[in-house]
Amino acid sequence: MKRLILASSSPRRIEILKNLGLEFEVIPSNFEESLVDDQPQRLVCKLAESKAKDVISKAPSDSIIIAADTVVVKDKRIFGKPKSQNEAYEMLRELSGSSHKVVTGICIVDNINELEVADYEETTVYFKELSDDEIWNYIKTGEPIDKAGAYGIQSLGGLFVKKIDGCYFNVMGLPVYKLYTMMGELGINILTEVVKNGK
Ligand SMILES: Cc1cn([C@H]2C[C@H](O)[C@@H](COP(=O)(O)OP(=O)(O)OP(=O)(O)O)O2)c(=O)[nH]c1=O
Repeated sequence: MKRLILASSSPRRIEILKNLGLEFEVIPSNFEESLVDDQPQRLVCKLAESKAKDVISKAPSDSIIIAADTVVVKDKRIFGKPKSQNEAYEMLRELSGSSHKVVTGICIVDNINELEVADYEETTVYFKELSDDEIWNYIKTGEPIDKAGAYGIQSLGGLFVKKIDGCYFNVMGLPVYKLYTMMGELGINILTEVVKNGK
């Protein structure tokens, strides 16, 4: 396969891709994200596409570039990463005792063949009722600050999740089934690649 580039600084995305056994390089994008007023599904695809395009010029010419963007959607409101502890509190208060959607957009660019695919995945997450004490104690751990919706299902935030409907990896920021399907559309079979590399 051509060189695989992950256009992300997210430790979760790096971990998920590593766990698949794929060989890849990380080139984070410097694209400045902003949550413009848009439909969430379209927004995450656009943001993922902008991240991937930002990395094209920094990547070798024979690269496959993967980028993603994750948001939390509650009653038509879109939550990205909180900018302060107070904003994290507001987000978690909103998510308490109800369900919300986590939407991740993925964009994959095949540099050499000038091909691009973009798509999204959605997961519904059901939160327990949270007391103010729980929310502030959680914020004190520092976990919410770099995560969409101010929680991480893979760590302490998992304590608040009663159940999910959909892909778990999508909530963490990189839905692997979707990635497998989209890479397939570009003629790349992740499983075959990993076996070929002797993993
Ligand atoms: C909801 C949720 C989000 N997240 C994370 C995944 C993403 O890293 C982050 C959403 O922010 P993103 O803007 O999607 O990604 P990022 O800024 O962390 O990284 P990059 O743009 O370089 O790819 O929230 C979790 O880790 N667990 C969760 O349960």
